Amino acid sequence: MTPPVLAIENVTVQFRRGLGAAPVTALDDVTLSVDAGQTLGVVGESGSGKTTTGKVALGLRRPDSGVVRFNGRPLPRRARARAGRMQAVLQHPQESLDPRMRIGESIAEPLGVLEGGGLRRHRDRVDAMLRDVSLEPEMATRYPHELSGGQRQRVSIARALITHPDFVVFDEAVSALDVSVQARILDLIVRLQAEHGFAALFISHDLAAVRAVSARVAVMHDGVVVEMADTERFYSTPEHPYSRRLLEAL
Ligand SMILES: Nc1ncnc2c1ncn2[C@@H]1O[C@H](COP(=O)(O)OP(=O)(O)OP(=O)(O)O)[C@@H](O)[C@H]1O
Repeated sequence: MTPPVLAIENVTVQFRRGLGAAPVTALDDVTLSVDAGQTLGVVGESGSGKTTTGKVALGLRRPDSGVVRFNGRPLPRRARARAGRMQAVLQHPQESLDPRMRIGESIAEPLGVLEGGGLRRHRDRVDAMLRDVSLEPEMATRYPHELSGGQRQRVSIARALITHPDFVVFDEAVSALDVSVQARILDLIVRLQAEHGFAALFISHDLAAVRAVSARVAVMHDGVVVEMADTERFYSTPEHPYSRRLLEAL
């Protein structure tokens, strides 16, 4: 049987807040997994542990206990070994787009890390990726500040997918956008996943956005996964009282 692309097994993460202060348990025995071509939505209120889950999955934060597996093997510790194989799309594209770099250079950069060379060498793939996210290749010469928020998020997605990663974390990736722009980016994520086949964690406090892209949903509360369900089942008959409260607020 093929192992999940990404599996978090019994992971606990604590943050220490200085001498004498009690540590905060951000993740408490969290277990979840996601298969190729599938999106797991991760929902929960602010502080429930969603972002920490994404960081652990990407190897950006080492668990205090538990294991993270990538394609069945323990996640490589060296960032170099993970480069290009797992990527993140964050809430504010400015976190991943250098304001001094032209769009084309930003999209080519992850390829350069893997294969060497810059935009000139990778131009064809950058142009194809720009078309894939419904932007004109002419955009390659522009700077981030010359684009709209929705266009910048398309560029972040292009940059994340240019190396054909197996796994992508979307952390509040549409939360800063207008609702109509959000809908187009969500459609884009669904289409690109069908084409590229990556596994994804879609982290959001926005339950409507999660519903649009996820096959399954994990509900987090105080660092614990309190419910894990197929999307349809979750939105029709949530089981945990906390899930019901979240959905009532929707
Ligand atoms: N670097 C850190 N140092 C100390 N505490 C942290 C750190 N990062 C997260 N925490 C704490 O861990 C808990 C989980 O935080 P996390 O950011 O994962 O939640 P979240 O669900 O993503 O929230 P939000 O939606 O507000 O980003 C919170 O109590 C938070 O204060």
